[in-house]
Order: sequence, then C-alpha cells, then structure tokens
Amino acid sequence: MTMNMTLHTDKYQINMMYAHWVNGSLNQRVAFEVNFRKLPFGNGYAVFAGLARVVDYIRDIRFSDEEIAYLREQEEQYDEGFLEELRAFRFTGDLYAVPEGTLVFPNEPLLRVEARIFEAQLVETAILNFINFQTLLATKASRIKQVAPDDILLEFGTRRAQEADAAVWGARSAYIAGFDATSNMRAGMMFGIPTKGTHAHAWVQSHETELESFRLYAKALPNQVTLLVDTYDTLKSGVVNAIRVAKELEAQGKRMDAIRLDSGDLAYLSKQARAMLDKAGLPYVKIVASNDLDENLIFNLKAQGARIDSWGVGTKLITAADQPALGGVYKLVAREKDGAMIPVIKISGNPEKVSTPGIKAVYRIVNRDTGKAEADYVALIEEQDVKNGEPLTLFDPVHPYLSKVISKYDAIPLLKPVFLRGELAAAMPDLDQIRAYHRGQLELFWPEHLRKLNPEHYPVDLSLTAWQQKLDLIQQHKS
Ligand SMILES: Nc1ncnc2c1ncn2[C@@H]1O[C@H](COP(=O)(O)OP(=O)(O)OP(=O)(O)O)[C@@H](O)[C@H]1O
Ligand SMILES: O=P(O)(O)OC[C@H]1O[C@H](OP(=O)(O)OP(=O)(O)O)[C@H](O)[C@@H]1O
Ligand SMILES: O=C(O)c1cccnc1
Repeated sequence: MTMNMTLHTDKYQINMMYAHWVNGSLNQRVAFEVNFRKLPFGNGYAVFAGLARVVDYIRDIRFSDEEIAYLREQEEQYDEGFLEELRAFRFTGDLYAVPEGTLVFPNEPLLRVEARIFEAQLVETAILNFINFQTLLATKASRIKQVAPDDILLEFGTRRAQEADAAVWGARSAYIAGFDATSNMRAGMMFGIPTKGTHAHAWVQSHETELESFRLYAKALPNQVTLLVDTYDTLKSGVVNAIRVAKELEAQGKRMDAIRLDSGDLAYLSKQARAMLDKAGLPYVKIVASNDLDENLIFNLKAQGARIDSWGVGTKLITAADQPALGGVYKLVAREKDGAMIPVIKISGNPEKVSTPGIKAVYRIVNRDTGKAEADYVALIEEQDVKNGEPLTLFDPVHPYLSKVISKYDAIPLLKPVFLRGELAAAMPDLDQIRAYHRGQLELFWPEHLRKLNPEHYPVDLSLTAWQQKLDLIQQHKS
C-alpha cells in the first residue's frame, strides 16, 4: 500500500480543483484560515499541535503514477489535461501558523493558507485532520498534567487508540503537553520521545510462581525493574514478593525502580504498599498506577491521599474519551479580484458561525505591568496601531458593549511563516524546544484561565476595523 498522503483529501476537493481547472480559475489566489469555535472538555484553553505533520504532508505532496491512475479510474469525467496538471502539482503558496505548544482559544486564526485556489483547496482535509486530532490530544494531556504537575506521566494508550497514526501522533501530542514518556517504541523512534515500560500480567502468569517471575525479570533487566504486583493479591503476595526481590537487588548493589498497581482501590493499596515498602527500608521504590485513569480520577486519588508517584494513562487519553473530536474548520476569508485580495464572508443563521472576513493576524496582548496575557487581539494584517503599540480598544465581538482600553502592552504576533512561496520559511523547532515553549506559554496566563473546572473566560477580541468590515459585508449581503 502506498504511503503517499496526497490523496488524503475529500473527493469534493478534487472535484472543485477539477471545476477550477475546467473554468480556468485554478490560479486565483485565495486565503483560508483555520479556527475552532468551542474549547474541548470544558477546558479554558487548547494546546495547538499537529503542525509538524502538516509540514511533512505539504512538502511531500506529489501526484505520482499511482495517484493519477487511481483518479483516472475513479472519475471518468476528469480530463487527461487535468491529470497532467496534477502531475506538476507542488505546493507553491504561503502557510502561516501558530507554533506547536501555543495556548490557543476559540475564534482566532491558528493557521492560514494563502495560495492558488487549486492548492489551497486540496490541503484543507489533511490539515484539519492533523490539527484537530493533535490539538485535542495535547489539550487532554494538558488537563492530566495540570492535576499531577510534579508526577511522572506515562502515555500507555496504543493498544486502545483509534489505529496506528492516532497512537504515535497522540503520543507526540501528549509529550508536548508535559507527559514524560510513552510506551510506544515507534513513537519514541520517530520523534525522540523517551520510552518507558514495565511488564504485563502475562509475564507473571507465564511462570510457576509470582516470586520466580519477579526474580527472573529482575535478573534480565536489573537496571530498570518495575514489578506489576496485582496478578494474584496485591498486598498479601505482590508487594511482599516485590520487597523480597528489591532486597535481593540491594544485595547486588542495585535499586529497584518501582512497583505497579493496576487494579483495586488505588488510594488504599498505594498507601498500604508505601507503608510496607518504607518499613522494609525501601523508601526509594516508587509506585506507578494504571487502570482506566483520567484527570478526574487522578485528581480524586490525590485528594484521597494516594501515594502514587507515576501515572500510566492509556484509553481515556489516547481516545480523548470524554470528547472525541475538535471541531476546527478551514474557511475562505479572502480572494483575489482584479489583482487585489478582497474579503469574503460566510453568513449563517447562527451568529457565532458567521465567519470573520479578511486576512487576519492574531496578537497576544501582554500587560507590561503584570507580564500576563490580557487578551488575544484579532486584527486585519494591514492594521498598524497594534504594531505601533498605540492604545487598543479591546471589546468582545459577541458583547461589543463590553470594552476597555489598554495602552501599556506588548503585542506578540502568534502566526509565524511556515512556508513562503512553497519553501520552508525556517527550520522547525525540535520536540524538546516545543515542550519548553509550551511550559513558557502556561506561565503567560493567570491561573484563573488555566484551571480545569469552570475556568475564567479568556477574551479573544476583534479590532474595530475587522468588526466594522464584518458588519459591512453582512449588510451588503442582506441588500
Ligand atoms: N480510590 C479510588 N477512588 C476512585 N476510583 C478508583 C479508586 N481506585 C481505583 N479506582 C478506579 O475505579 C475503577 C475500577 O476499576 P474496575 O472496576 O476495573 O476494578 P478493578 O479493580 O480494575 O478490577 P479488575 O480486577 O477487573 O481489573 C478504575 O477506573 C480505577 O482506576
Ligand atoms: O487502562 P488504560 O488507561 O487504558 O492503560 C493501559 C492498560 O493497558 C494494560 O492493560 P491490559 O489489560 O491491556 O494488559 P495487561 O494484561 O498487561 O494488564 C495496562 O495494564 C493498563 O491497565
Ligand atoms: O509498560 C506498561 O506498564 C504498559 C504499557 C502499555 C500498556 N499498559 C502498560
């Protein structure tokens, strides 16, 4: 099977490309923007991720013989001249995006494609596919990180993930948001994420006794021993045997890493196990827990005084179980007419779904006195006042009567060039730089916006000019 991602798109994109080719409009320049309207999980922010995959995908787009043959066979209406045009297809446009790891909010542009409509249309589906999933996963992981900021977080989800891509890119998203390691070796190899692993129940079950299994495991991997203690009876057998093996390791000058609890009352068992380990003179042996964990359970277990140092999180993280999709959209905001880019709008009966026309920039407005982000400010790219640091009127486009003026601020532009004229504009950051940048992002915000439960709404404001242009276009379409 081919690994070429070029046809990872909806048929309607190819149909529109074809119709543009037939009508001679394929070279019309357009601008599309990506945004989402609603934060997932009731969280106060989302963590942007998926850009690295977008970059690989865009760079590698090629209609090779196989793709062309498939299109020819699938749709007899596609003319040979169109298929020839596709052979020469390369992404030659501009792409701007916020860096991975950025905290992002509803109704602000996260990514913009400015290109020939022939190109900009093709890439919609894959871009949304990558960004929606990875941003969702990074946001879910960030919620888990919030409740256990000082503990070791392990991503264990592959066996329950929605297939292989979700497993590895989900692992990467979790790492961006603060997870420490993944169990998936391919994700480790692809992205350089640290990998960690304990052992399964099968290891214990495949031996005559639990003690024998623990001894043999420790013998094979003496420098990274974490023993799963719940196969038969956690406190009466598993922890007792683990302590014996830890002592045997000590006699060889080695230290056992941890035990893992995977069933039962994790609060109670961890406290009992901690006491037993401490009493045996093994305060350094850590406790790992797993079993259908998520941020609420972890929060609850901590509130119960659980003595757990490390959390293995699988199903609920990798499937974003409480909200399995993010609704990011890709909307046309401007098109070329008579040599100039003009704004376009999409009207909807639902006022929140009316698109904001025009090519926009988004600035994070940081208060100079506090060093904290005050609001995100969406303005047309040509607007100068924000770039010059002039006083800004911040108002909520949904409640325009609520406004304030801010004058001592730094405006950080969030959208950075990724491709310019089809060429990569700058080297992409590596994963550890992204992770560090993400940590810095969290520092920029008041804790009220970051808290997991009922967070304070963070304002995303529209410039007066962009707002007025939107009203004008709505008016124009009404008449
Ligand atoms: N102290 C606790 N407070 C709240 N929830 C807990 C506590 N301890 C464990 N849990 C969670 O409760 C759920 C109970 O899991 P489950 O019904 O599968 O029981 P189990 O002990 O895992 O049994 P099994 O032997 O079948 O694995 C799991 O999601 C687990 O993480
Ligand atoms: O519960 P999750 O958050 O999804 O985390 C992953 C789970 O996968 C493993 O169980 P599994 O029963 O598949 O294998 P095992 O025999 O090794 O326990 C592991 O023991 C965890 O319980
Ligand atoms: O290493 C582990 O303990 C592990 C890995 C994947 C799934 N469950 C557990």
